[in-house]
Amino acid sequence: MVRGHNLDNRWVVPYNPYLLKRYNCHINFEICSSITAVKYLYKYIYKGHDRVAINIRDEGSPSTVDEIKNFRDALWVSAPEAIWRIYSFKLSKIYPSVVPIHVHLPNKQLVTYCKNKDLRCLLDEDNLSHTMLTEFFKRNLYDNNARNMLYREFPENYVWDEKARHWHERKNKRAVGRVVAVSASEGERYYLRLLLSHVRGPTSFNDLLMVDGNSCSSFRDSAIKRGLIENDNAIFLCLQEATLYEMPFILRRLFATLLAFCEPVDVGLLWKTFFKPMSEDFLCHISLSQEECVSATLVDIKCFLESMGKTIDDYDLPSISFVVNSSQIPRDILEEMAIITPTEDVQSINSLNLEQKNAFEKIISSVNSAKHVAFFIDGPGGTGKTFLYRAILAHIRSRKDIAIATATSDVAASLLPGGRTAHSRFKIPLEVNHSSVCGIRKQSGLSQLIQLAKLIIWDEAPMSKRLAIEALDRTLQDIMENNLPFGGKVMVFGGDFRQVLPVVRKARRTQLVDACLVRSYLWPNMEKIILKENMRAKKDQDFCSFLLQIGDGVGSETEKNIIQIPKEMLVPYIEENLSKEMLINVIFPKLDELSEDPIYITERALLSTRNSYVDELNDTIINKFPGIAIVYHSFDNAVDENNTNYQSEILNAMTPNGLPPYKLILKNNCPVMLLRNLDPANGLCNGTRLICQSFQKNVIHAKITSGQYVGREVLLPRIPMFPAENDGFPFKFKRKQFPIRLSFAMTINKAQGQTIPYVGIYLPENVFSHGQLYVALSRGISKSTTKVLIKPNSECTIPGCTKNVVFREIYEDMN
Ligand SMILES: Nc1ncnc2c1ncn2[C@@H]1O[C@H](COP(=O)(O)OP(=O)(O)OP(=O)(O)O)[C@@H](O)[C@H]1O
Repeated sequence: MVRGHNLDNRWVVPYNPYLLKRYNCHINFEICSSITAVKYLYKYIYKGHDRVAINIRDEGSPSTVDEIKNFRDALWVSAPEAIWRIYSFKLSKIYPSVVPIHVHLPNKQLVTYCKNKDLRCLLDEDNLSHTMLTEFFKRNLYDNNARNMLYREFPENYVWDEKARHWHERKNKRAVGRVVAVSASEGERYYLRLLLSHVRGPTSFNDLLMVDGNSCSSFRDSAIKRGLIENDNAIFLCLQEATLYEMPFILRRLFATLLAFCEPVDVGLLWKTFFKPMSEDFLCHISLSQEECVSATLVDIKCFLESMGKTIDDYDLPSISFVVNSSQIPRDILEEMAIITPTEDVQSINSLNLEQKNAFEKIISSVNSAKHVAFFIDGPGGTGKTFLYRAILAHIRSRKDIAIATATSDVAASLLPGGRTAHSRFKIPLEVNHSSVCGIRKQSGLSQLIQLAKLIIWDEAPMSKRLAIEALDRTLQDIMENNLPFGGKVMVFGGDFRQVLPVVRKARRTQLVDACLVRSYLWPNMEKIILKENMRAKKDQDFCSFLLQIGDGVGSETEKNIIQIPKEMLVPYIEENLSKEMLINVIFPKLDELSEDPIYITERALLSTRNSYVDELNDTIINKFPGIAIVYHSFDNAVDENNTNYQSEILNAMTPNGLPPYKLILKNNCPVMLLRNLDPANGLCNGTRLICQSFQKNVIHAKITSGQYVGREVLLPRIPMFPAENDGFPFKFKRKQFPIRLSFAMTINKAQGQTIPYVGIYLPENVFSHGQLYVALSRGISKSTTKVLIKPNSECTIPGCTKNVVFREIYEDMN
């Protein structure tokens, strides 16, 4: 109570007494975290000087003050200025001085002189032409130490003497350099600044113009040749480089990818130029006429475009004169009928273990008797769920019946022949609620396909929100025109609740659990089939029971979720870098000798909790990996900014979730992971693993090493990418880069569903979500080939102990 008023938190304005005293003004205190800080710090400071709205008027005249306008005019002065002051103050605490360094074009030095000075004398003053930049060049000619630095790093080690106009070595006081901003509209000066931000130790302007022994005509040209800015011709060059591989089929897919993702301006010209290399396989066919070759090439491109969600009619391409398929059967059904069943899947029916066999027979007998049952196959990681689905699919499809295969994630879907994500297959809306339905029209081909299907499989169902599965239930009832669960279809859901649960942003534990399938009205009516025998780690029963303990969270309640990892699996923590090196050496031994062996590379991976740890590990391993490093820089822009105030180095320094890095360093035979769904129906989806085979400036030649398209060769172009909508970017950020990142190491979530015979788990922090530790450990096949490095922390002080997060209430709901 203050003076008769009841006050609470709402009456308290956060403030910082130190800043108030120092600046003697009113400053509200706010925590400005994440990327929003960049906007505040770098945008507003360019807006201009302090301004105050003043209105002078006669005392006698009527008042015509536009208060709103005045307020708006002066509004921005206070907040951004205060922020800039705080920022400068903070910076000055960390770095005693921030040195602005200048950039000028050759012979365009800025000269300041007294207005009474005789210009002839001025011209004789040689010193005046010496600038920070020219003296930087000169120093690089004889100083080995200087030659390792970028221009902006120079002030950290050298001090600019304004009087003598030269750099001398810095003795004390730390400082950082800030190259003054140059707008892209300034042309050559902008490109010069860009070159200075990337080229170490240049000795002259001419030196910056030299690329691969040739002198470029402009700084822009040099920046293009060094891959620092995009060539206007990038798409053309990409296709031109791709023709070197002489693989028409792969070239057609690349052509479709470029149309679908890169929005080329003149599609007609591209078609004319590259028709021949794209159709070489058809042209060699003696029986095909020129016109038929054109049609065959276009049909192939059309199919690729359709699987990428586009239609060929949207592009300026010739029309297909020879109709290859004139049947009335909808495309969805034709595609499904065309799925090739691998022979090993048919044979695998005979090698099912007892549990799998029982499950197989139960499901097939339901299909045969058209008895509407929804099964749930509950099996810990490695019990052969995928193996079983493949056997079921093979059996039904070999009878020429339709079985639809889906999974929650792209990677799991790519493990099933003809597999698609459930969201894309059933057109489930991204935002689902209690009354959502899928976007399938009743007269559509997809609706007919569903009516014909004998069975629908949905793998990794525990990773999906229950509302999505409920939306499918409602839709199937509508399509089948009945009130039976899932419209009376035989459904096979499967998965493992010990593994990662649905992603619900910023959700609390109760909300997360509530989003799970076990809380759905559908769950009690599902027939549960339990698989127990771990086929992945069959040879190490001890490891299997250890995994189950981790998955079930056994004993974790009494010990605050802290568990002990068996000694034989541990890499001792001595010191961070040393221990990391040990972990890398255990998982990737003899990297020098075996780097060219694709089996060696694909059988191994390191897993960690966050992208930042994964990036560090990848950087270390690619340095050790033999071969010449190829560096691809991305082209970054702030797309919707009216005043493009973001300097390129700020944009380049960001790596939002799911985007490749600015500086992608690759070597021949190194493993990478795809970051976008380029062509899921043909094995190129988010999470697909590949091995780099060779590199051109605008195209990368790689081979798929995971999923059902193992061994297929692909050509990857640079494509524009954007961060996820909910990533909290204050502006629209676009990065054009090859959609891949190194995959010596990956996040635990990305590894779900994969078998990794030699797996190293790096835990610099405790795991933080349900099932994370279990997913990581259950990728392995035995204790001796699964290694864990744990950095001790305040919660886990005993060496080899770490936290396990398990929401046990889910298991209670399951029963
Ligand atoms: N009956 C079987 N005979 C031989 N190998 C099998 C059998 N069942 C499964 N496997 C093998 O065991 C490994 C794990 O199987 P699979 O990937 O199907 O398990 P999963 O339950 O889907 O695992 P996760 O939940 O981790 O995705 C695979 O290498 C698979 O080929």
